[in-house]
Amino acid sequence: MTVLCDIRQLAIRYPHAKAPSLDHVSLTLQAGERLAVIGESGSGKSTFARALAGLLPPGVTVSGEIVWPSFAPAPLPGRDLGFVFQDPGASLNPVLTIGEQVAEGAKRHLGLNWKQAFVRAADLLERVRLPEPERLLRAFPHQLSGGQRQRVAIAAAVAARPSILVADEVTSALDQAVQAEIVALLDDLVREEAMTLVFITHDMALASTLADRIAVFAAGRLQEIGPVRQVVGHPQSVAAKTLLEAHIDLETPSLVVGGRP
Ligand SMILES: Nc1ncnc2c1ncn2[C@@H]1O[C@H](COP(=O)(O)OP(=O)(O)OP(=O)(O)O)[C@@H](O)[C@H]1O
Repeated sequence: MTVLCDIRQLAIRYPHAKAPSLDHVSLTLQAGERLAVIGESGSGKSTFARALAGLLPPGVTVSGEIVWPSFAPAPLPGRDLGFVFQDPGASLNPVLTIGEQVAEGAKRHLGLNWKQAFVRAADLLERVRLPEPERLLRAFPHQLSGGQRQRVAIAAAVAARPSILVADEVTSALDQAVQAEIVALLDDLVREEAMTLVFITHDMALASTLADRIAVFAAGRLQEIGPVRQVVGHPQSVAAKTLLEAHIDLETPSLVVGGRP
């Protein structure tokens, strides 16, 4: 396995915050893996994702290191690393057409002209299983449903063929049926494009569906990290046990093939 990213003792504190939002987190991300980052609200998952993507707001205090052996000094957001946020309404620009927003990354980073970038955008809209891609190129975000907007956001995030995709709670704002479709779509896209996926969620079932490994955060600290079967079957930390218990009731199907942990 090739190390994609080595995070060493990463600590992050927002301005005026009493406590750090990330507290000496160390972990290694392997090229091609799917890592789910899971934790309760406020545990530092989004802060971790933004730090990884180089998208922290100004004024934060950062210590420790994020080392990217194949990138100098770090992957360029939009080109090497795609980012999908929880709320597609916030990540899409309301006054630009869907076509312009998906084509933008391809034009900027793949050296295409607008016409070529729009051809790629139509192709991507089809890949994310949106109907009538040619017509959609001329539509605006408000004309789409939440699930469709999230598909557009995913298409835009992968337009420049990034090798890393960071997906931060991308299904939280969607109803359950649409959640499952978006997870299936991410699963296919990541496989087809051989991307490394960092998937942020508070949902153990989603994490275990999509990931190879799970990292469990609580209060800004990494509580445990390991293969899905290990974390789901033999959780070591209180945080992992609590997240698992939230799923174990009569209605909940088993998280892994082979029965309940
Ligand atoms: N821009 C910010 N300024 C100040 N504090 C922040 C900022 N963003 C996050 N925090 C704080 O950092 C801590 C971790 O937040 P973060 O959003 O990383 O957690 P999370 O696990 O992603 O939570 P959620 O699941 O609710 O999105 C929280 O206490 C939060 O209030």
